Amino acid sequence: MDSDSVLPLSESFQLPLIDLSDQTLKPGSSKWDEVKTHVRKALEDYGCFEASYDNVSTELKKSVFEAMEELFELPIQTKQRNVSSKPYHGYLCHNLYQSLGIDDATVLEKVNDFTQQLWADQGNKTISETIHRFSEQLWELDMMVRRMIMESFGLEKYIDEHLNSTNYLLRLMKYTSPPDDDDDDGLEETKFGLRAHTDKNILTILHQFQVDGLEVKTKDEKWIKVKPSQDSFLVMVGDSLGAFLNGRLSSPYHRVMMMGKKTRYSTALFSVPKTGVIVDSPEELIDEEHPRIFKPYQYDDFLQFFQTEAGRRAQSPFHAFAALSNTPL
Ligand SMILES: O=C(O)CCC(=O)C(=O)O
Ligand SMILES: [Fe+2]
Repeated sequence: MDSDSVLPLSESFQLPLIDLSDQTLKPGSSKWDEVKTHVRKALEDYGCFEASYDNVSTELKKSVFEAMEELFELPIQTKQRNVSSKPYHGYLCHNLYQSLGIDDATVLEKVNDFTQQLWADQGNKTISETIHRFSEQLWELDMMVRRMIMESFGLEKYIDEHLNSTNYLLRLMKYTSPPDDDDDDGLEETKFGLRAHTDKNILTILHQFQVDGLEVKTKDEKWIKVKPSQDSFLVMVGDSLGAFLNGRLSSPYHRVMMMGKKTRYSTALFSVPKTGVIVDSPEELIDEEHPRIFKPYQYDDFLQFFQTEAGRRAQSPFHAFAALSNTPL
């Protein structure tokens, strides 16, 4: 079945909600081990979960929202100056969707480079600091979850190497509401904001600013709506984490459906394998029962493949690129 054609399962379905705000949540504590089990189970079941995480203050989220309003107000020619050496890491725009990309968003100088792309010479100090602070706090959440995942698969000895193997891309997104359709039948039309895809990176931390639209596909092929919530973030497995774990976790398909009259803003922090890093499963995860599923690869080569005709056409670009067998997983 076409992955875009399934209807949402239920308005009321709730993904697992896991509290990661607790200040006493430290590696080695019994609370940590308990939460780690929930994280692993949720990721096995859905490839994602909602993290309740109030370490990012309401004020900071408000500042990020205001920064996004200001950034997207800039003329299109200005936004197009947001370019990156990596494909798909700069300004993107199609139909209802627009997005700005900030490479190395956890490094203040790099965020300054981003605002200087848009406001030549002087940049924008306030916006740079807001984006940097927000990225730093979500970086902590990313590392906490990845540490839990590594521990839960018995990969303690690789934790430092793994956490150091990525940098962070922050994406700011704006979706305009679908235009009114001509036949005034009173029914609001739902339009794609973003087509169904899996993320290609390691882990994604997503936040919807009040307006909903995000849907995630379950293993039994149902689309479920992810409700926006003030202090929660959606934590989602990317293809490269699935490959690193030799398929023990998989990246869920997700999409954005737009309806109604509201403009939608969202942010996503992506941990991305650094240039030169080979994504490869540790030997601990490969045995007779679990033969190697993916070839070792460099993330940048995958991005290049994704730009080709074959990459764009593949139903699952990641499997077309990295799977050792042609059988779809
Ligand atoms: O805007 C959203 O909620 C989803 C964005 C997304 O899936 C992506 O950027 O990969
Ligand atoms: Fe995505």
